Amino acid sequence: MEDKKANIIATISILALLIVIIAARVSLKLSRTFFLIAGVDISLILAVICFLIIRYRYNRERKLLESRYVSEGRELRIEYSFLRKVAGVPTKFKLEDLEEATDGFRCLIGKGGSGSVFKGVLKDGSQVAVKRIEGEEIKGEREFRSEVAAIASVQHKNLVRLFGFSSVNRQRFLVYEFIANSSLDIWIFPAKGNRRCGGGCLSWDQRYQVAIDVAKALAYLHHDCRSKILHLDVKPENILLDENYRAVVTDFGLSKLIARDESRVLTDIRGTRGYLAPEWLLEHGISEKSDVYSYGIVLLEMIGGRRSISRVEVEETKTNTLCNKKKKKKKKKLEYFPRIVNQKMRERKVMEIVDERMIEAKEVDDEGQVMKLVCVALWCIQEKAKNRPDMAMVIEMLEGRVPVNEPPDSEVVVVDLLAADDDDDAATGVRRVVDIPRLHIQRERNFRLPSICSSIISPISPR
Ligand SMILES: Nc1ncnc2c1ncn2[C@@H]1O[C@H](COP(=O)(O)OP(=O)(O)OP(=O)(O)O)[C@@H](O)[C@H]1O
Repeated sequence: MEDKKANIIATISILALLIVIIAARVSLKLSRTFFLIAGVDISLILAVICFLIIRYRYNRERKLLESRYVSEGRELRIEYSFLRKVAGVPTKFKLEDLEEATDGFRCLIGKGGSGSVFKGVLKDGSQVAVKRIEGEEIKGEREFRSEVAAIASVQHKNLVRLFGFSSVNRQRFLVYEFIANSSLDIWIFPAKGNRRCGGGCLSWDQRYQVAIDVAKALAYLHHDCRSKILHLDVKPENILLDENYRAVVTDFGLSKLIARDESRVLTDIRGTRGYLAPEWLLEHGISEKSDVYSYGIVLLEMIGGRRSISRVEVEETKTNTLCNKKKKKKKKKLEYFPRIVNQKMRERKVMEIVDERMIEAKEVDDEGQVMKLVCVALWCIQEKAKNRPDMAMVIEMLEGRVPVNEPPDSEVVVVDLLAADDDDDAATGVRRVVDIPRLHIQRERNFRLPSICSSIISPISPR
């Protein structure tokens, strides 16, 4: 359009100059003034023609370039969306897209230590869970990066898919596939005492299948990726259940990538209380076996339908020595479920530790299978990392290809990071512990640890 206007103006100005020359020729005859006007006019005409030629060439090249960029961009976009579909490469979303998808972050589906999760629908109709990273700037950024880095490179049916991310003006979002049945905690722990409810009671077979699914996801992260990926926050809240109650492991915010040939890595204490392996405090460095430990705790919680650490009310009878009167007093006590499981297993009474709801529904009839799961769990929480099986071995045991021996009695040590915490909420064991420097254990997010010694209890091995 602008080109056309310029051409019309140039043509009009050339015509005007020609009219001026002709008018000058008629009125001035062939005087010197005529030649002066004619000379100026002709040079102006030549200048306009040159300008038009240059402009024409410039426009032609620009159009060529533009069309090349457009087609290259289109090709790139096609390639990118193809890659996303085939290889799961995460897309960078615009904030407006996410606002539109979540209807202005209206439908909150969960809230964790690192942010809030909202339900949304993308333009192509796929349902998503959008996690808005909140909290401290540096920590949030680090969790965001480690999550994108870890999950971008993985593809497994039991690991959540990251569709994309967004990072605008210090606001960070992660966009996951939406998993229909929320997280495992609401399906294994009774609603009472559990802040979130709305699930139900998972059957024994479903729990056993979840155990295998999670083992497969972790085995893939530990053994089949280019670098080893340590999840470091395995817990029921990070295991989602799809529409068929199959498990999908999520939340890579605390994960760590380590080289294949590295057996251990030194890092700040991170994870969730109640699921932390002893080596976080006792040994030099952690490994994939730290995930195995947390997995073992989750197995026990699935079997028992209760948290590994819980606060129970006990009645204490005190005798007044002066008047010999007995007085009853209620007291809250921390109960460590793995210790109870170990004891019941030795007494061959494993059915006593199974979630009562499943027993009432007469869902568990195979005591041998319960015993197998209990033994695998106790192997996974062995004090020494080297005594724990790796996740590949756990799959073999659960799927019955390798016999499961009884775990040794004396080597189960429990690091109970809650022992020194008298906060009621702590008994749920779901608070996250992040970034406690190894040598300066101190108060952090209500996490109290007066000394390393007081935080370690060994309920099974001799104290
Ligand atoms: N992809 C998803 N699909 C459906 N629901 C999800 C999805 N991701 C998370 N949620 C829900 O949001 C909740 C919070 O998730 P999030 O990962 O932020 O926190 P968390 O694991 O509970 O805590 P933390 O971040 O402290 O480990 C989950 O427990 C789950 O119910």
